[in-house]
Amino acid sequence: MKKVVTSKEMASLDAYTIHDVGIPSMVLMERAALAVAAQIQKISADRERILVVCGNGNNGGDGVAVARLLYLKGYHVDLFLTGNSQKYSAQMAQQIQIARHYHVPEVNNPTWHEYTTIVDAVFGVGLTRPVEGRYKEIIQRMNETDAKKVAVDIPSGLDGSTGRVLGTAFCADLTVTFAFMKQGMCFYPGRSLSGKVVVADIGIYDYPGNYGRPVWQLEREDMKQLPQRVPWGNKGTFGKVLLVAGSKGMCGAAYFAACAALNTGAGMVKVQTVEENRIPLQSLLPEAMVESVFSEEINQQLLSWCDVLVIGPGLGCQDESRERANWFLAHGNQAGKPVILDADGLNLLSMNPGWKRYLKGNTVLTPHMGEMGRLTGLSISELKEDPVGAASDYAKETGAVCVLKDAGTVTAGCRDEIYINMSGNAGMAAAGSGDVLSGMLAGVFCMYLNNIKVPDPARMAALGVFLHGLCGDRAADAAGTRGMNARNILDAIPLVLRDFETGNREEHYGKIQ
Ligand SMILES: NC(=O)C1=CN([C@@H]2O[C@H](COP(=O)(O)OP(=O)(O)OC[C@H]3O[C@@H](n4cnc5c(N)ncnc54)[C@H](O)[C@@H]3O)[C@@H](O)[C@H]2O)[C@@H](O)CC1
Ligand SMILES: Nc1ncnc2c1ncn2[C@@H]1O[C@H](COP(=O)(O)OP(=O)(O)O)[C@@H](O)[C@H]1O
Ligand SMILES: [K+]
Repeated sequence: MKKVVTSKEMASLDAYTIHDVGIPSMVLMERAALAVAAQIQKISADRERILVVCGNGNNGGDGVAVARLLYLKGYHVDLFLTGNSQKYSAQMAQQIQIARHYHVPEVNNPTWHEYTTIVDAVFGVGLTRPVEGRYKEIIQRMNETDAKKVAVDIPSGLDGSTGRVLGTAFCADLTVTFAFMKQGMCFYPGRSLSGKVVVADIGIYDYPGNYGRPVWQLEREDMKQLPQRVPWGNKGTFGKVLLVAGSKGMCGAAYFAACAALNTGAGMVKVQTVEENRIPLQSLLPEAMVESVFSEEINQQLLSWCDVLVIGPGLGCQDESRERANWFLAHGNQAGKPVILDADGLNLLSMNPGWKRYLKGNTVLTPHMGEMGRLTGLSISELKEDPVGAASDYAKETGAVCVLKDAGTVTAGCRDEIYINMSGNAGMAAAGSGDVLSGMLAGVFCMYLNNIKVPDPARMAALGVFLHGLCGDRAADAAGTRGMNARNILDAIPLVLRDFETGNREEHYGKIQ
């Protein structure tokens, strides 16, 4: 897992390291510059012409140090100091003195097309307002060149917390960021503007008592946390999922969620749906059982049978659907069973706010931005301004886990950690992908039924979201982002999960002679 910080948190970590730990600012800056120079050396041949464009603050100071290090290694480097010398930070002024000592060449009016690499050190995490005037023009000129583009810490003009562009922003091929991944580089457009991101250790670490809730980005390595399938298990052991899903004319969503739960490893799946869906569902997915009677007695049997519930895919919002969702949500949570509430289950929740009393720590809500807007009354642009805040506030308000789905899905429980998801791709913005996610989340909860150590529900949900994105990426490899659909994601689930079990099987089952 990689820790993700906002600009404000990064500034406080910098200050703590300098003032409380006692590492001088110039030492951190030298380490930062060494890390950037090393990455530039990796991508640059000897004959490269490098222009380092610097602002007034410490980001500019990093840039001046990068120029000096590369110049002393024999690269053809020019420095372009864009700011007003009266406004230089103390470190920036000191770096210029050092660079001038070594006669690092400076230009005032660069001939942009001559350079093969442009290094952006205009603004870092200290950007406080929209970029305008001369700075805006310079950043635009940098973007117009054909040179390779490297950003120091963060592309200039990018809001390090939201990922929004403030006025204009540098468009990097590579960003070397310091100490921690920046939140603004996880969300679009910041994520596209950052290019490839390298997180460099420069001697700034987290400290005990750091304010706020930690935000994490999961990585492939973290999938090793998923429990292995126990060798002594049977279909009952691996989890029974009940889906309250599908309505008249809406059978597909129930199919996607049910199939996703089975493909993720659930032992048995039953779908509580309307009679019209029985034949299509059983033809599409003979592995699943179908129940269309809605009575207190049958409902009780279904509830005591299952380990995990999914309520909502294709459910509709009519009276009959509301009754089904209401019964299973209220009784499911009373019975202490994990509930994944998705799609129309969420729309019904927004129409019946009194249902919030049924939500618990093991309820997972999976709204996309539109559904979240209906749940909270916030506009989509307000939600996009601060998705981490929105998911974490709603989780705190409801006591449930909130999975706020988007290109960078945010998962938050009512306490502890928050996760920003970076797997997946735009091919997943297609009908049915969300239904697949709800089934997969149920499948991931089932994986932990036989485990002694069960993580926080928010962690389990975040692992499911990350896995869903990896399956989306595998689907895009097979069918491309335009042609792929929810079925490609379903097909990818076993393949992706297999990658994480190969090598561990012998350990669990004993060596086959
Ligand atoms: N504190 C430290 O010692 C360290 C800082 N580091 C670097 O320093 C950066 C942060 O430095 P600073 O806090 O000095 O901030 P920046 O260098 O990111 O930018 C702040 C400067 O830009 C000006 N500014 C902000 N928004 C502007 C706008 N829209 N138009 C015009 N001017 C604007 C400010 O007035 C200030 O002069 C990091 O991103 C990183 O690159 C690293 O060297 C690691 C150590
Ligand atoms: N550009 C994208 N990058 C990564 N993931 C995406 C992108 N667009 C959509 N997704 C993911 O695809 C899923 C879409 O879910 P949802 O909007 O509920 O679709 P549906 O209701 O049609 O099933 C979510 O998990 C979302 O995070
Ligand atoms: K920068």
